[in-house]
Amino acid sequence: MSSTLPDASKVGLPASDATSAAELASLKVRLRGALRQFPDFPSPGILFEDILPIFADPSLHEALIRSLELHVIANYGQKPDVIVGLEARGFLMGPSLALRLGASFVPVRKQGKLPGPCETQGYEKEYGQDFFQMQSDSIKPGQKVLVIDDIIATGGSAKAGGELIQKMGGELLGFIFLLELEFLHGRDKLPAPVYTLLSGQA
Ligand SMILES: O=P(O)(O)OC[C@H]1O[C@H](OP(=O)(O)OP(=O)(O)O)[C@H](O)[C@@H]1O
Ligand SMILES: Nc1ncnc2[nH]cnc12
Ligand SMILES: [Mg+2]
Repeated sequence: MSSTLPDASKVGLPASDATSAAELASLKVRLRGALRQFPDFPSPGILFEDILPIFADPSLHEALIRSLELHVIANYGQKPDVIVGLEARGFLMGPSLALRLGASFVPVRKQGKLPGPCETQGYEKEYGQDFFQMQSDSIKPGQKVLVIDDIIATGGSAKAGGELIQKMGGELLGFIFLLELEFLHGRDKLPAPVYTLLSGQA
């Protein structure tokens, strides 16, 4: 079902792995510097990581999408058929990454937003509970899927997204995040390899 990734020379990719690693390291430093922290939001005891400054600056936005693209090209060896983004902040990154990779984009939405037959999964996250849905025909059996979101905290949201994909017969290639809150061990809940560009809370 999957094809190979685009030829590096045709999509402006670096000439060598060494170049990619150096480029990725410098992009990560720029992205880390842009994050802002807000204590006690949205509830007491939560240190909220604000990723929005990245999207306010076109060069940081480009650095983010480029970093994710480099990761996928270097690590999966085959093109994902589908990038699945989790509502809402996963929608900031998923469609651009899908376009770069020549993959489909499919949303996971919060309950009640999607028309037609849907699959539903409840979940708990760092500061609440919710339900996720996907349209029942949005993933074809055997499609290779990468899940993307901004942050993995407890891993509850991403786990629920993965469960919806598996219910439809999709094959999970992995999960990709901008930031991991490592102390919550969310990655231990996930059934496929997890990649995060940045980790820890400053
Ligand atoms: O690993 P977890 O504990 O599940 O938490 C991570 C999730 O929490 C946030 O989403 P949230 O639904 O709070 O807000 P959003 O709609 O702005 O993405 C964040 O964007 C992740 O999706
Ligand atoms: N600490 C946090 N900051 C921003 N988004 C989050 N989602 C879950 N935990 C979060
Ligand atoms: Mg979210």
